[in-house]
Amino acid sequence: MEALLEFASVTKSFNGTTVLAGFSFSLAAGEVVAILGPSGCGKTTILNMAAGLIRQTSGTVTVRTEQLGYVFQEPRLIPWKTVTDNIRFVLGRMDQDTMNEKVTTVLQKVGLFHARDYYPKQLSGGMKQRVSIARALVTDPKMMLMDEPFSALDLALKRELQQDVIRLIEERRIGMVYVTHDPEEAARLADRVLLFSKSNNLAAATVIREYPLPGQRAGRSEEQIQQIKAVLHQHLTGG
Ligand SMILES: Nc1ncnc2c1ncn2[C@@H]1O[C@H](COP(=O)(O)OP(=O)(O)OP(=O)(O)O)[C@@H](O)[C@H]1O
Repeated sequence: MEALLEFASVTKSFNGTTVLAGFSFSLAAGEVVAILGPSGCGKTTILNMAAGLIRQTSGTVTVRTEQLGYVFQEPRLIPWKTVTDNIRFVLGRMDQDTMNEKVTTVLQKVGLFHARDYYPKQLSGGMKQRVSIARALVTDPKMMLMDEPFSALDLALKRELQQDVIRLIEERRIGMVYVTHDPEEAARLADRVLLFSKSNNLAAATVIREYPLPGQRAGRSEEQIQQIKAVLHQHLTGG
């Protein structure tokens, strides 16, 4: 089957400084790939190129779906619109009944139906992230790009939302690229990890290694997760 997303020898420079050099990668339907790496190594840049928000300097980026959901690091909700209207906003023109049904369904899925008439300032950080995830899901994406969506949340809520997202993407066979700097999150969520690190030579671009994770995500035991986490952590810290 053709990949949903393909980067072939992609290089990206900003004002003459190369952030990524010769980056190749592909994502299949139903696959979760985590991009793990320290701050500033180019993770968000990859997502922005996949979403078509910025253009590569050279190489090709191929996206084989128009149904794309992007969950940004910050929820980016419109402050003067309610939860419902923030979600309706991304649906464009559509008959009212279908729209209402879609919004209701997605709010129920993320556990926020009760808060449908709240404004963003009435929501906790976790609730805002849920709205942001609902807003990405309501368009029935085939591919999700997520940029550290849980980094501001406490551990219990983080786990709960991670489970929700995994359940939703498995139900719909969504391909997901998931950016994180947390090895445990990568070990829990991903089928495959791309480890990004800054080269010792500061002028050079990010060094990327691929790390396929053992076993199916769903069948991974807590012990395996802890082992994977330890290995990823070691790689991240240069061990
Ligand atoms: N629009 C831009 N103009 C100039 N430099 C940029 C631009 N966007 C990103 N960069 C630079 O590219 C590098 C990678 O940035 P990017 O945001 O992709 O990193 P990141 O790995 O996502 O970091 P973080 O984990 O902190 O979000 C950084 O050095 C950053 O300063």
